[in-house]
Amino acid sequence: MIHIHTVTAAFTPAECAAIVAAASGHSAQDARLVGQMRDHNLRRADLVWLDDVPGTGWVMDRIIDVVRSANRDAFGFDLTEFAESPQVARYGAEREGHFDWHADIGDAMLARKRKLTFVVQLSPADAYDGGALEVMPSANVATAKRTQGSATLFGSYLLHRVTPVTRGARHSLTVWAHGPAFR
Ligand SMILES: O=C(O)CCC(=O)C(=O)O
Ligand SMILES: [Fe+2]
Repeated sequence: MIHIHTVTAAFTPAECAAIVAAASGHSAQDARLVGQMRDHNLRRADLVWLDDVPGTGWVMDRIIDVVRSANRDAFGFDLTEFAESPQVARYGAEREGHFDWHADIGDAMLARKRKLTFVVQLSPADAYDGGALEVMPSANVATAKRTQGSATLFGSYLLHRVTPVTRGARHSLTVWAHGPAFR
């Protein structure tokens, strides 16, 4: 099975900038983790839930298109819904924004139904240092494509992390596709 799938131009650079601008006009929450706990050693990022931002419905339309064809091409998972709002995260160098190794499937009601994780690089690759999205499908770590507008998809059960940002800021867009339990 393909573990990690990349869509090179899921969004244009202009669309990425529009998403960041819309999210930035909204007061960010300190990142919540699966199960709502806050642990700044595990994750340090500012988070905006896109469902709270007016005028961003087109983002979800695009996500649905891209996830549908990527799932058909690469995963073949039984996906039934997007049960949680997409989130825009900002990882800033001023506090070494990061997200340590974790899997997205959790015990919470919605988190346990997560099957496919979809992450878009919203920032230009040269806007920050560090901030690499790494996924561990086996003993080898794969680094996600850094190009602005590219999307990385992987099974939500895989361990992944975002390394600390040491210069500038990295924005990402994350959404999960949900469905019945794996079998
Ligand atoms: O920002 C990223 O690249 C990954 C975000 C993530 O892993 C998550 O929200 O669960
Ligand atoms: Fe994650």
